[in-house]
Amino acid sequence: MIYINDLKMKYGSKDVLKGVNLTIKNGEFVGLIGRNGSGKSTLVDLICQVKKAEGGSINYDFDKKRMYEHVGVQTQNAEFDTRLKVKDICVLWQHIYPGKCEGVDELLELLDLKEVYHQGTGTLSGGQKQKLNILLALIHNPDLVILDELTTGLDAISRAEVQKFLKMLNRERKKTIFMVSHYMDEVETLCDRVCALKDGVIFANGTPAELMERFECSTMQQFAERCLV
Ligand SMILES: Nc1ncnc2c1ncn2[C@@H]1O[C@H](COP(=O)(O)OP(=O)(O)OP(=O)(O)O)[C@@H](O)[C@H]1O
Repeated sequence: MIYINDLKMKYGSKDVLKGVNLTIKNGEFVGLIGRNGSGKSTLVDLICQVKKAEGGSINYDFDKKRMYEHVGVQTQNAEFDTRLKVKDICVLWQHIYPGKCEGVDELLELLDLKEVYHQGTGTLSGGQKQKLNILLALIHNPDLVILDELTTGLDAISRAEVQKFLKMLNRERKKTIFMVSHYMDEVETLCDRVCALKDGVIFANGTPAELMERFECSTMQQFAERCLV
């Protein structure tokens, strides 16, 4: 679905991505891990064409001019206009993607947002804002969902609920998911494949079981502690 070849990006003189190669196949659940500042969000921004790469290429299985019909993105710390209610934002999105948002009631239910539907976004808790971000990434029924640290800020129960929901989206509804995460337990249980970003390149790429075996670790947490430093 997405083919990234030798992607390079720098900010000023700082090389952040030095030649990233990565393929996301249709129907896969791919995790991206790496230390703070390793370039994960930069890679997401490049995939979503929010930023322009210095070199390399990204090819898509769909028309990239219609990117946002195919891709749903949840970004870190997205802010909402506090004059708007949750309902207003949902209605706005329904106007942007006419005929594609039939599942909004189900999403509100699944993400436990029904009770705040008539509340202003300024009154939402951090976790509720995060859930609204997730809802907006999914509202137009995209083929590919990109999630940048989606469970950060969620309580333990909400985290488990959202993880279960994502698993269902991938396994039953066949959505392709690309997820940035710092939670190794999450990556280990959810992802078909994990890509580890370090020093500007994907230095390891495989199923959690393959990575743990190759690097002689018993958990992905151990893998992160040993290999991401
Ligand atoms: N607009 C920018 N201008 C200058 N430097 C930037 C800019 N955006 C990011 N950086 C730098 O690029 C590096 C990678 O940032 P990025 O946000 O992609 O990392 P990350 O892996 O997503 O980090 P985290 O896990 O903390 O969210 C960091 O050193 C950051 O300071």
